[in-house]
Amino acid sequence: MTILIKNATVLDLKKFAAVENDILIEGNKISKIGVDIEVNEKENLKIIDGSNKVALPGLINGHTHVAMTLFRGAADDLPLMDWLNNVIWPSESRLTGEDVYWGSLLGIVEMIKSGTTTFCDMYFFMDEVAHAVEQSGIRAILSRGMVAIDPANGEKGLKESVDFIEKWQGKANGRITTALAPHAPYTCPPEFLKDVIWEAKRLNVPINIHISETLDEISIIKERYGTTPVRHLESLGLFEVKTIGAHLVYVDDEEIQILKRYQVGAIHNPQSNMKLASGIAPVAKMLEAGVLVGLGTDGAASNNDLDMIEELRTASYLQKVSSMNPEALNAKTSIAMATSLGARALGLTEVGLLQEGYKADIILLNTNETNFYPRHNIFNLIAYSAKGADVDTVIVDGEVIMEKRQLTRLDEEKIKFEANKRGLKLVAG
Ligand SMILES: CSC[C@H]1O[C@@H](n2cnc3c(O)ncnc32)[C@H](O)[C@@H]1O
Ligand SMILES: [Zn+2]
Repeated sequence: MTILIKNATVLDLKKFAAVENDILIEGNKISKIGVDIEVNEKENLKIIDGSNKVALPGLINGHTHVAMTLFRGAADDLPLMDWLNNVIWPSESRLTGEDVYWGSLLGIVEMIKSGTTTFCDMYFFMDEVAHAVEQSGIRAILSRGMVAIDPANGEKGLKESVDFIEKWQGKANGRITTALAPHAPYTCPPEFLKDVIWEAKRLNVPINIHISETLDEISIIKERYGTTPVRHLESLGLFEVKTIGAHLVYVDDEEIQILKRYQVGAIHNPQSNMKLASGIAPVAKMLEAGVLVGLGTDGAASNNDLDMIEELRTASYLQKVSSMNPEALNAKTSIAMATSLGARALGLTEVGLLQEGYKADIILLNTNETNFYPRHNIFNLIAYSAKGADVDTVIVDGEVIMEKRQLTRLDEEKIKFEANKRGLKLVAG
């Protein structure tokens, strides 16, 4: 299929410019961006009217647990450790693969409808998540989460993770890639983490892990190992493998240099950090130091939605208010964190920019709503005025998966029905 988007306002996130242009998509790639593109092929050509639309790279949700949509609204107003130990983990112990499949689809629908084209996930029953990704047309890095407080659990998790990677790496025309996901330094002892590092090197996959999320975690790691989470993981050699670190709320200047040196992808989750009262990550400092900082929603039970447009706005506001500096984390930077910089944080090439030769992961926002007038500055409008519901069209890997807000592959009503039924049952116990 060839797709021609005519006369859209196209965001160039390398030059931070917006130019009225056409975009030609051939196969799964952007083949040309320019004015008045002529296409000889008339068969199999889809033309999309881009007038009153802004085209930007699909948004990248760098950290989530997508099936946790099932627990949305079930456990609110709690700190992390209480939330995990007393509500979430007991409910998750009742999960079945089918629950995870429907919960994942619910989250994927929500992400597509708010402009996300790639997400990075850590959860259980990952075969079911992979099936949901395959069917929906979205792109994802998938990892089976491993908790190794009980060593037998860790061993089982690692074996299942390796099987999962061998089965799914590169599947769905390359839309699915995989990672190893030890949950966190406080749930995975050093010997276990060493095994994970060894496997990650052998399989050539990244490690996806929560790091330095709360003050409780800092105390636990200090008490057990006499150091901080980042230093602890560095000493184990974890960062020798491409690492995607979620949260990184509590990091000092020296740790920021460690993250920079190893090109750790630091995924900032501002809404989850605010809601669980975990703290405020030093994002402006990390960016200034050259750390690859992406953005994530975390799961829908601690956010409580999967809307990356909201997330990028929150990231910006949080840095401004915490530093009492309105210039902190400006519009262009927050958009980059949700796209081009987010891709680099995850180690993804060929996505995150609208550029010839890149994968055709593109979203069109409808700019004909009142919140986009007057058109002073499109970057400011996207960062501070846009809503998830402004996303009109979503293209992933050269395929339109939402057009005029209608999903092309998924039955939204059926998904809402199934996920509601299963979510209520799981939490009731
Ligand atoms: C082992 S699969 C992932 C595991 O992580 C839990 N989780 C969800 N949100 C967070 C968070 O912010 N910090 C730590 N752990 C989190 C989720 O419930 C799964 O059990
Ligand atoms: Zn998380």
